[in-house]
Amino acid sequence: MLRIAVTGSPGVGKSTVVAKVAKKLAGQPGFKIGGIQTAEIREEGQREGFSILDLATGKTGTLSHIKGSGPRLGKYHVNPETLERIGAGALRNALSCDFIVIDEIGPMELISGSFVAAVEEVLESDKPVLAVLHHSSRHPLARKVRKEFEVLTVNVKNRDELPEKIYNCFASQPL
Ligand SMILES: Nc1ncnc2c1ncn2[C@@H]1O[C@H](COP(=O)(O)OP(=O)(O)OP(=O)(O)O)[C@@H](O)[C@H]1O
Repeated sequence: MLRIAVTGSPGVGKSTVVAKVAKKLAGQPGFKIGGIQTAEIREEGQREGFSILDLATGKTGTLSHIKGSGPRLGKYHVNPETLERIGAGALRNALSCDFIVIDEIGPMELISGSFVAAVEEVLESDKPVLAVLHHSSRHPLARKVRKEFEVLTVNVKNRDELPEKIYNCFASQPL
């Protein structure tokens, strides 16, 4: 089963690549996409945190924010309750979908044991997966993904052509 992870420098466009592939795959009638997508929360042009979206249900929540109370990672407070309810919940539901997106597997998400367990379940499934992999995470799960997935590095030169390339890889497989 095809598993692709995109990695690269912060802000280079990893989430955008994955979102473009997911959008194109979602355009196929009857094709169910599950998993999570993250997006920046911006206030007056400044990044204040990240939101998390369950791709199958449309449920969304605040994954992290500069004004939070959860465990701190850099300048953001991570919200473990949202990670568990929306993040891990979306991945468990995604096991009944045709295609699974995990944006992202990185230090913020791996704070939650239940999110880690949900990613492990996805890895053990027979579903095609497209993930964003944090460039330097040393977490055992990140190492596993680095070893088992085809890992593509996004840069400013290839970020416009990668979505089509990745889409074609998945489209040429029996999904
Ligand atoms: N192909 C592109 N052309 C122009 N701008 C882009 C492109 N891809 C992404 N961007 C812009 O770059 C910014 C970062 O994009 P994105 O969130 O996809 O990056 P990322 O690598 O996932 O970031 P992070 O490391 O913070 O998770 C966004 O403002 C986005 O609009």
